Amino acid sequence: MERKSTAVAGPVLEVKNLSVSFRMYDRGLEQYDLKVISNLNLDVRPGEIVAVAGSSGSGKSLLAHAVMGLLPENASVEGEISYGGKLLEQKDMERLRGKEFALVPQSVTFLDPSMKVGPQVTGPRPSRERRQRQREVFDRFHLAEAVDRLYPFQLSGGMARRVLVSTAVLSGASLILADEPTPGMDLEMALEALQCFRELADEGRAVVLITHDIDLAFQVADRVAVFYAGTTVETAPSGDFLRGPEALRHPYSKALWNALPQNGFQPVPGFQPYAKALPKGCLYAPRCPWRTEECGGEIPMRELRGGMVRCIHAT
Ligand SMILES: Nc1ncnc2c1ncn2[C@@H]1O[C@H](COP(=O)(O)OP(=O)(O)OP(=O)(O)O)[C@@H](O)[C@H]1O
Ligand code: NI
Repeated sequence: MERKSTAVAGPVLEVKNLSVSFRMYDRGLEQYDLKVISNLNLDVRPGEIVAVAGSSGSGKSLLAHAVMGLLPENASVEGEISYGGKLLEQKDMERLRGKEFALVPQSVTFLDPSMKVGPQVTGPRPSRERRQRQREVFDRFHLAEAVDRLYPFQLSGGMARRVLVSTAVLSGASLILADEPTPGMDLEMALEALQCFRELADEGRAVVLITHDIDLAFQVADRVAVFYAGTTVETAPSGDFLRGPEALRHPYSKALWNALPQNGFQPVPGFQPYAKALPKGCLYAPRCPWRTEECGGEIPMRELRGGMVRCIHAT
């Protein structure tokens, strides 16, 4: 797939040391805070696609929701989220949402069930031009004219996802957060969707692409961020993922690579720790072949070979 990165300017989105906790209630109304994201870092520049990889529960969707200001009431957030160099507060996120920021949500239930697809995507009383643009984008995703008049419940899962991707493509937003945009799509449609994100980036927008289809993502993304148990363990140019484990930095990224079907499907032994029982220091230590006593201390993110890694042993 063709890629022409135009990433030069400073980051559009910069997430620094983000933590997200949920206030939870135990039996007997006892309260506690469950910290599900800690020390998460991510930045995206105009013209860039940054893919976010990591297993289920590693904090990918929560990151997207935090940036969009969509976290539930019982969530508390620490750290910094900046947009174009300006620190964002909840009210800024609400103002920018749907205008400057577009989310392709992971769940198709984000579609308004009471509104037909066409008006839902174009907005009320669209201009002729907007209607035309919508038709172009829908054609691209093989969504026939008749789809405009359907309600969301009449769509298949894959169609609903194509509608969600079309909405983001049409939004004109400069930051697009796509949370698992491709499941339920056949390979041709998935590639079309990724190509669309590539074009949006090439027009100068910034795209965060959260995905389990990491081998597809590597082909369109400029960089990959690897999440583990709610933290960023590595960010690397996607070329490093194409080259293989020697080019990667963190032991978890290497293990993730080895777990890909085309690389032999070798599973990583052990489990990602649950937020209620996180180890001290490096969150990957319990599964790590390189673990030493020092891994129990604080592990900062550091630069290494043109990427970033949160591991004291990585070389
Ligand atoms: N409202 C909530 N209250 C409590 N815990 C939550 C809440 N929402 C998410 N979590 C927890 O936060 C962690 C991260 O969730 P998140 O949805 O970001 O994972 P993910 O990486 O997107 O996973 P997946 O790949 O399955 O979509 C999970 O352990 C999840 O159980
Ligand atoms: Ni998710």
